[in-house]
Amino acid sequence: MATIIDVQDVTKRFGNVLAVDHCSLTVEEGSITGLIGPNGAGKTTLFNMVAGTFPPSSGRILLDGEDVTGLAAHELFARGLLRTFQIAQDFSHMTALENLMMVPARQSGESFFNACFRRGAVLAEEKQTRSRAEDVLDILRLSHVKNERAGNLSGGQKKLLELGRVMMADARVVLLDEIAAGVNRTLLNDLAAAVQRLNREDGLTFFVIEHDMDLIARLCDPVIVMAAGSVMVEGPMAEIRQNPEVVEAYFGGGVQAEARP
Ligand SMILES: Nc1ncnc2c1ncn2[C@@H]1O[C@H](COP(=O)(O)OP(=O)(O)OP(=O)(O)O)[C@@H](O)[C@H]1O
Repeated sequence: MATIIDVQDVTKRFGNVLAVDHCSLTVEEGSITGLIGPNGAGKTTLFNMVAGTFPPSSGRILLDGEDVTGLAAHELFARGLLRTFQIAQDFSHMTALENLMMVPARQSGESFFNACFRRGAVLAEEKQTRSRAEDVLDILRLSHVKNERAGNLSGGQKKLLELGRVMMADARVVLLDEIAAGVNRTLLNDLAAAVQRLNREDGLTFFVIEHDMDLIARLCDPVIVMAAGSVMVEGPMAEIRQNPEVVEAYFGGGVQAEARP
């Protein structure tokens, strides 16, 4: 397996706070890699740097072996890296179907030249995009809400729609932030199944922050544990759960329960 994300000795300071401290980790292509750790361990800060929200204070981040340190989110998107779940407010007034149809990055309809001179081709492309978006909604069992505004969907449906955007975008590596938060069990099963299908059938790589340990155990291998800004240990969830250092730092030395009650 090739390394797709390579975080090398990355540090992030916010004033006096050392949020990420000389952290190194890799995500292998084709994996669903979990990132867990106690509150304040630095997971979100690390994600923000990998996704191009802000640059590290020091260290390097490689994507496919190429130095992408400090590149903006849209530049990373052009290289196939996408972060969810953050349905942009701008899109919340649009329907589920329209949200998906917006995704293909450079639709010919957006070009003035194409709009004027290749109207037939543009219309054909739009039809194709619509049909693809409808297929995606069908796969995600969202067809019944296709004409509903994204802003009116439930938390879980919004997350499914975000996965739909991933499917439309032809992303290669996807950063997922807390799939389970605020999602009911049925939709969570749909979400987990969609992630697994995208991973297995389309070869997508996922890098997942999650507090739901059962979901992590079900979806992720390997699991990386962060504590105090750097990696404590990495391995399959079954091993992680048994690691005394992890049990002490993460589960508070008690029963192996959820990180958050
Ligand atoms: N913008 C910021 N300014 C100042 N301190 C910050 C900022 N962002 C994060 N921190 C601090 O950096 C540390 C790591 O925070 P981070 O949110 O990355 O942890 P986390 O592992 O994602 O935690 P959680 O599981 O609670 O989301 C914390 O001490 C946090 O208070």
